[in-house]
Amino acid sequence: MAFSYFIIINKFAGSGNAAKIWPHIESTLLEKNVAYKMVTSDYAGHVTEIAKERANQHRNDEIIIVIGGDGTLHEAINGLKQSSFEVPIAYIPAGSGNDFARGLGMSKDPQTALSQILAATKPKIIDVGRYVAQDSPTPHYFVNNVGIGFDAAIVAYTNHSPMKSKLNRLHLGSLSYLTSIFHVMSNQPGFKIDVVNGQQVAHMDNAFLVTLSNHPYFGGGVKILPTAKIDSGELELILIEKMTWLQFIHMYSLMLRGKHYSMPIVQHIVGKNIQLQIHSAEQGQVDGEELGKHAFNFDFDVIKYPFMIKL
Ligand SMILES: Nc1ncnc2c1ncn2[C@@H]1O[C@H](COP(=O)(O)OP(=O)(O)OP(=O)(O)O)[C@@H](O)[C@H]1O
Repeated sequence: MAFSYFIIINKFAGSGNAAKIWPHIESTLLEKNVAYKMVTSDYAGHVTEIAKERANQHRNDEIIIVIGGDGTLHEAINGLKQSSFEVPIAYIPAGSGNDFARGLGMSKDPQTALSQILAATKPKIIDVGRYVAQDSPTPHYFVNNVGIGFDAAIVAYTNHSPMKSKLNRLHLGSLSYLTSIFHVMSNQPGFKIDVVNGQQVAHMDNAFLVTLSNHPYFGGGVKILPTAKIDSGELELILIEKMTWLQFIHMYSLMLRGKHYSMPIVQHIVGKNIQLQIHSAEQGQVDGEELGKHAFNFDFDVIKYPFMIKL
């Protein structure tokens, strides 16, 4: 079956990487005589609007391809879920972290990713995380993770640091993350969290990192939840207590071998429906986008979504 492709590009993703790869993608599409239409996003939030509007047109045999980073894919999924039809999505990674591509096991090389998309004749059904805040009935969706505490504070600190754009211009983006890790490790206190997972109840008095994920990776390739699978129908949650630097280094070295669940400061929870309650004001992030600093009372579960890829 010949599909046509509607391509949404966030040219700013990956510090301009998405814009750089497009001419190469375009020449492959022209060479292979593939039917496509391309649009670029003009502002943050635009990808959600474009994806929703296009899906609502309900064109037969059309696939929506997103070119950008995890944040761009996040926006597109949320737009598609707001539409009245389930249009299959595909993705060419061009961001800086690209954790979704890692988690799915697809190529991070744009041309190979394009070949994997064009070779797909039917969608792979993957999990997408869903959450509802108790004070608002609107569901939100995530492809990677939701984090409260450490990872979210790093996202917020990095985004608001005046150093970020200077370092990005010098292609030293990783340095701004390192600076943020030092800042957050030194300044963020622990907080109380309650978790309900079906019949299981968990609690931590001095939580520092709370990450609920759809697959193993966060932070640009860190295997925080090595047991998580993108099509398991379940989410995995890791809670880590406030750590000393020594514990942090020890945990990181265990994490490299996938052995950190065994540490007494770590709790690992797997479930289909997970509720998180944090009463103090903490930073939150979803797929690397800021959720702000506030209390959290979120219910999580998983939905299935068609994703065009031949692995
Ligand atoms: N035209 C635009 N102008 C400004 N921001 C945009 C535009 N289009 C999309 N965005 C925003 O850009 C943000 C960053 O994009 P994205 O996360 O995809 O790239 P990245 O941060 O480089 O990649 P990754 O998350 O994989 O590290 C997204 O939050 C999205 O809302």
